[in-house]
Amino acid sequence: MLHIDIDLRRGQFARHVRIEATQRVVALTGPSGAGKTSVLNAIAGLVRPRAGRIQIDGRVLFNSATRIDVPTHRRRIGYVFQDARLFPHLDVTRNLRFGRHHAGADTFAFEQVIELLGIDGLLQRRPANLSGGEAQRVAIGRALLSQPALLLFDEPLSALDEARREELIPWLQRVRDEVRLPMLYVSHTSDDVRRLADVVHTLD
Ligand SMILES: Nc1ncnc2c1ncn2[C@@H]1O[C@H](COP(=O)(O)OP(=O)(O)OP(=O)(O)O)[C@@H](O)[C@H]1O
Repeated sequence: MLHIDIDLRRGQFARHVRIEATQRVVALTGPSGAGKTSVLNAIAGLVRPRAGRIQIDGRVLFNSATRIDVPTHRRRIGYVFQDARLFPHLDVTRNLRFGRHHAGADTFAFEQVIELLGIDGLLQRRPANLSGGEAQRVAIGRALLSQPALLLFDEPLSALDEARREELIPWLQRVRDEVRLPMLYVSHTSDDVRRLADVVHTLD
């Protein structure tokens, strides 16, 4: 499902990353600075590897040998960050609709996504009036409404306190089980990884 074999370089940082996984939900762990975010950014097309190949679910996104480098907006990737990165001046409905792509039929419909994430009561609120966990659920909803073929999570729990983390994990499990998309989940901590991922890949 996930075939990554790339040479990454970011300033002084250089490393080779090889991840081969047939499982649908892959966790990526490793110490700070190991390159986890750089791998996600390479998959999303935000960082260009020096060389190599990225293939997900049979789709080649990058291959330096054949000069394939699919532009970010065509990669069909939903990206959820440590902080929700919602637009502060837009209410939840407009934040959700922002990422929506209009080409073709929607796999994930608006009503289905708000029901899945339990955010129907939040639609008129601005981000300043959401808890950290609620904001993350909206960010996941926005990612799904962009009609992705792959979900990337970069430490989505790390900005939350323990209680909010515990609240968000069941929603992440629900997304994992109901949308059935391939997922790559970066985390420092083993507890959420154990509860969410089918397989763990460690960058050390
Ligand atoms: N734009 C950049 N310019 C130069 N160096 C960079 C850039 N982005 C990242 N790096 C370096 O690349 C290395 C890997 O960073 P990256 O953020 O991918 O690691 P990480 O494993 O996600 O770390 P963390 O867990 O702390 O988020 C680090 O040494 C970092 O300083």
